[in-house]
Amino acid sequence: MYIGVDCGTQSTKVVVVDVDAGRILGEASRPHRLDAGDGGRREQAPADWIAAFRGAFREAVERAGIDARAIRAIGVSGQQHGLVALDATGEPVHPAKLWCDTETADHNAALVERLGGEAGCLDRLGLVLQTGYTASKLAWLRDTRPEAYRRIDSLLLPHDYLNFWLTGERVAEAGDASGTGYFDTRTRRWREDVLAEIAPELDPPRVLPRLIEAHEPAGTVRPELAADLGLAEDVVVSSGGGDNMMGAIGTGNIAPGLVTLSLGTSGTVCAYSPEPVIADDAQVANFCASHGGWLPLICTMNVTSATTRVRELFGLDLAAFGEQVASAPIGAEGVTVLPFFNGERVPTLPQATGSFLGLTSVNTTQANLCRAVVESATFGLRYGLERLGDLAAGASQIRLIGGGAKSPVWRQMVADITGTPVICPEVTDAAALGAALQAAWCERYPDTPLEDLCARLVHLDEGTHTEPEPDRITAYHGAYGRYRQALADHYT
Ligand SMILES: Nc1ncnc2c1ncn2[C@@H]1O[C@H](COP(=O)(O)OP(=O)(O)O)[C@@H](O)[C@H]1O
Ligand SMILES: O=C(CO)[C@@H](O)[C@H](O)COP(=O)(O)O
Repeated sequence: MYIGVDCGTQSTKVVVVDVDAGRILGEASRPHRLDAGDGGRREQAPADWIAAFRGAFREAVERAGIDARAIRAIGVSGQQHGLVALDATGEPVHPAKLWCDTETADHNAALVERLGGEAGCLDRLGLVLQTGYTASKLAWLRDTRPEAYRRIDSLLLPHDYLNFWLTGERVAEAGDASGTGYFDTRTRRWREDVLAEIAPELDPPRVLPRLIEAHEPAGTVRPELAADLGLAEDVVVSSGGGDNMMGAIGTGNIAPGLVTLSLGTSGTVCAYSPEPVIADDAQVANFCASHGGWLPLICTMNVTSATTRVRELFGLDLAAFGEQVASAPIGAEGVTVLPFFNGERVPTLPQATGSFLGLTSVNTTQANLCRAVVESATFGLRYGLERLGDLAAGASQIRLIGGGAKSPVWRQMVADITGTPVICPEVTDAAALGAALQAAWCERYPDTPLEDLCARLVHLDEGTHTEPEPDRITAYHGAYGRYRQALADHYT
């Protein structure tokens, strides 16, 4: 048995997987609190992730009906980019600033300039620093929280932190590390010189975690924690990785030819590449994958975070919201939304705000407003697919994951707006499944290739197969054109 854990923005999910039987035995999740403030602050307490892990782990094991002593390895996936700075005792010096925190936009702009602009970033890092990446959070901490900054002893990411809690080891792997902004994504090595420019008082070899390969273990579960969780001795913890990297594994997107699109709090589109990608477009993130190779990716910050905002404004539950969206026509009778409630990463507008446009006394209905926000979140991902260009162009199918993938209306919308067939894996929480697969790969390495494990466990849900419909593709052209025009009008 193997455990996969995904520490997302909204919750931690745990899956229990029987690799030999090719079955998911149990799943559970626990929500996280989010501290959101004016100015773009988005923070979480790492202790909450641990509490959520404990609760979801116990419930998933109970649901699976197994003895926890049968678990052989654990893999951890985590929301990317969050800064978990620890002191010498292993305690966070400050709450974790998350991937969706835009409070550090000015610090990011200053860092990009300092590194020589986009060209300088590409040269030193293999990608262009964006607000949301870890680097500017560290610069912000140095500037605004000097007392916390002075106590920093190590710099981890959310999944590194959970691995540290599980094993006592401070390690990192290339997939998640590539979103820090002090890592060269082409050579898969820390850029100590870049870290020294951001945080000159910190000693890079001391504060940076030891890099391990994706198939290598982070360690084994600490004996006292193993006893507490009911685990056997020496349970392996795999390297883990960023949630998008683990989502790629959990959708079988481990070789070229597929696109994974996630409708989570964030929206992401990514495609595997065996070579590092230097895109002309600064918005394409040349991240590493968490199983070797690369995972060029586009991330938008306003997907279910935006749809949830409008849904809650109208006091609708998910089912009623879905009915409202389905009841409005394509294009929401001319209502266009720029859903940048907390700024945006792609397009690069960290300090943008949201807008509802084209409202009249006729089209201002609940149904149109609900539909327009879902359409706009999906238009943002089409815009992202266009930025990926050739990297995604060959894909004959989109593997759709994340909470929003559970909605049939949204699946049809993704198929029609991208003009590509869509299918969901049976487990839409693909990052947790990917983490479990990576754990099995690590524990059985090199005897069982990752491809074999994906073939055994990544089952597609044929019931979700959605073909784009020509009439609807055409109908969306006008609405997408309005969205692009609104973008150009507001932000050029
Ligand atoms: N049927 C549905 N339709 C639309 N949104 C949904 C549906 N089911 C879940 N969601 C949304 O999915 C989001 C959670 O997605 P998830 O991928 O788990 O997020 P994260 O990994 O960012 O924590 C929530 O905002 C939830 O409201
Ligand atoms: O910042 C990114 C990718 O670069 C986000 O995709 C985060 O990794 C958070 O993911 P979710 O919580 O939405 O799954």
